[in-house]
Amino acid sequence: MTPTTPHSRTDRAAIRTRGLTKRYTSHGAVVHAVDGLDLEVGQGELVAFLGPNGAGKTTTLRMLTTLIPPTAGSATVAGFDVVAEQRQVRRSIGYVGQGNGAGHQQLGRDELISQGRAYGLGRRRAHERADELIADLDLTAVARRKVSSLSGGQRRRLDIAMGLVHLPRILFLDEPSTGLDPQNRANLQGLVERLHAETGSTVVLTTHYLEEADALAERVVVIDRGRVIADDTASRLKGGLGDHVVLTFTDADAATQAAPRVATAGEDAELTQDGAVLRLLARGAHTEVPGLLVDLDRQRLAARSVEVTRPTLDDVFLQITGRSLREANEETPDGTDGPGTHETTKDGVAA
Ligand SMILES: Nc1ncnc2c1ncn2[C@@H]1O[C@H](COP(=O)(O)OP(=O)(O)OP(=O)(O)O)[C@@H](O)[C@H]1O
Repeated sequence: MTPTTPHSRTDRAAIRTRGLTKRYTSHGAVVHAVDGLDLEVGQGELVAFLGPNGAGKTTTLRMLTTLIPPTAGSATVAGFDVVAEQRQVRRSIGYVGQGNGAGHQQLGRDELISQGRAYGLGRRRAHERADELIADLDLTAVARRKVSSLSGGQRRRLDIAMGLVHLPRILFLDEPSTGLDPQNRANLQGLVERLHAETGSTVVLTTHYLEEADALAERVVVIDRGRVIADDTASRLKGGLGDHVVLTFTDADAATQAAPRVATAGEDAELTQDGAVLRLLARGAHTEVPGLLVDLDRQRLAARSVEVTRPTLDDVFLQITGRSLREANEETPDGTDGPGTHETTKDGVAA
């Protein structure tokens, strides 16, 4: 894959925000779309913003990509201020928004060339760059078809190629896999991983798919109601919660005898017994289950069945917010687009 513009991996942050805020007024009510976001993303990181509908992910991305101005706070991207140095920010980034309007009559390759030209590449270079991307992103089948005739998955791959035309150092992808079937979603995730691994670019993507954040990102920034509520690797976020282990024995007596040994598995164990069934909740218990089973076997207390359930990012979200991400996705966001909606200026007056 073609490397992006070389950049040194210094400790300078690719993205830095301080109190980044976006407020809207909608039907007379103030909506805190983004509410004082403090964030630092290092160069070369692959970060997912995970949060339910209306959490403020898109609004954050739109501020970072200079599409909308913050109401308050500040942000730099590639070292440039998103308000005072918009042009430099735009030159350093690629942005793939949610669903670029369909209906283009251009061929895929021509669309890439036009994009290159729009970013200031000369004719020859724009053609070369289009061909590099077509080869790199397996777009050969797409290159000679009209954009309007492409499938959702093909269109998203072309969108990503469009975001990469000018070799950006930082790539923003807003819900890249929304609306794709599982197969295309998996393909797209593979593409993003490959792109990141081979070019070393910083990639920031938003998603409300738990599995996607879990599988893809090195770091997950969980956003809810415009605020960062958790920020770590997926495994550390989940590791803070307990594993559930359910052991079923032949009878209640066997379960009672096994209980003292079972209670030693994992950290901060909570054990309950329900007849022949023991339920354990303990951090890191999954790694101790094999040894536990061997010991119980030695004591002639072999369990008849064992079920281990590891926490998901949804459990993390539930623990912090008291509601599950899936439920939160079904909530109506507290603001709407459309008539009656205004941006709120710095002093809180509707613009
Ligand atoms: N132009 C606008 N006017 C008024 N409110 C807005 C506007 N844009 C966004 N909002 C509100 O700001 C909040 C955050 O929206 P945003 O689109 O950033 O969320 P999101 O996390 O990207 O959600 P989704 O996953 O559904 O795209 C929501 O309550 C939304 O209704």
